[in-house]
Amino acid sequence: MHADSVTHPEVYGSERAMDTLTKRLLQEVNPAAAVETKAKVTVVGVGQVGMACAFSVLQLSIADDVTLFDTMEDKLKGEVLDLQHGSLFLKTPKIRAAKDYSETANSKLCVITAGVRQREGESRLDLVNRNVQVFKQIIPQLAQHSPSAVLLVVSNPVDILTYVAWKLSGFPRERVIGSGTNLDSARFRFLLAEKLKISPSSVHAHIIGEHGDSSVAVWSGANVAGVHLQPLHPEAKTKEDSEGWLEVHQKVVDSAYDIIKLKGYTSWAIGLSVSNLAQSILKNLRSVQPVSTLVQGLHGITEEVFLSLPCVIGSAGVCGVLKQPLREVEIQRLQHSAQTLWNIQRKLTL
Ligand SMILES: NC(=O)c1ccc[n+]([C@@H]2O[C@H](COP(=O)([O-])OP(=O)(O)OC[C@H]3O[C@@H](n4cnc5c(N)ncnc54)[C@H](O)[C@@H]3O)[C@@H](O)[C@H]2O)c1
Ligand SMILES: C[C@H](O)C(=O)O
Repeated sequence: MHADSVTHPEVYGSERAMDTLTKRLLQEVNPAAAVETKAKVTVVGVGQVGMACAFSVLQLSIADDVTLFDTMEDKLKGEVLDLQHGSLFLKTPKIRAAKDYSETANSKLCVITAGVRQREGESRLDLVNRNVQVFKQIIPQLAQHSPSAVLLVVSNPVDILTYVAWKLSGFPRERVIGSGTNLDSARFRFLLAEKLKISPSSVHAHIIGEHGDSSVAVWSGANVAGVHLQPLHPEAKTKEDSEGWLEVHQKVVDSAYDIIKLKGYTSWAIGLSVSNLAQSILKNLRSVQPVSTLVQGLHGITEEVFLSLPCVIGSAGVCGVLKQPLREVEIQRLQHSAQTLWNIQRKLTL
């Protein structure tokens, strides 16, 4: 049976009147009382990444409303029904599909995962023109219906699209964030942790700059319990790196290409990374995480570009950017990242 012939009123946002059986079961106390939604999260795009984000947000029980939107109506309905059937095991009372953007209204957080993804051999930057067109359809609508929301951009190339979302929304810079190298840093910490045989949560290390090929590993700051790793392995600087520590960053850069070759897309780790950021925003945790933000004026960067630096994340979005001491070579690499993005960005017509 085609999905069009199946009616599922519960998939969409409208409330239904109380039926007779329910009236016989329950004496309503104050049916007219307004219920305020405090933490509404909209996810645009219900592909592999959007669904991993939605699922991770639901698992954290941080939202009271998760609304999904996609242009593929049947897929949207199917995904929402599937999630709703897990409601018994969740603590998010409202999981809905939005028929149009008006039903995303008053979101506290909008996560944008819509658009095309890399095919094998393509870089993230190759996606830019196609996904800018997609953003032109999405961002003005989200901004109109949720003018106070934080926009969290995930679609690639995430740094450039965060800039595009900032321009198209007219939002202040702090409320437009790219998931950026939060994921790359998680990969870095996992790979270091495997070598050190300790938990990733005990390894403190950041990847900054572009989420992609020109990302920068901040080896100068990598530490475990305040003990810096670099002085313990000075050979790495001279490239006599027989233990393969410097290769760890290259493995981070190759991660997405490797996974795309194996399964066609990446999803679970980005979903977890996004829900972690969503938690900091919705609960105003002010946790420090690397995300893509406007970096003009920082570390000698003069271009109007978004790149990842460690930021304080709270309900207002980016509440602060860490003044991270970097080595000269790290600053040069960051500036190279900025130049790479600017060369593409300056050709865009928005
Ligand atoms: N930032 C990161 O760390 C990271 C990680 C993984 C993937 N990504 C990116 O996320 C994006 C999505 O990847 P995916 O694997 O989910 O792709 P996918 O093809 O599985 O899903 C994309 C979804 O976007 C929807 N869509 C397209 N145009 C739309 C529009 N105008 N409005 C609403 N929905 C629309 C499609 O219908 C589809 O359901 C890609 O750009 C990918 O590169 C980013
Ligand atoms: C493809 C995506 O950007 C990732 O790094 O997983």
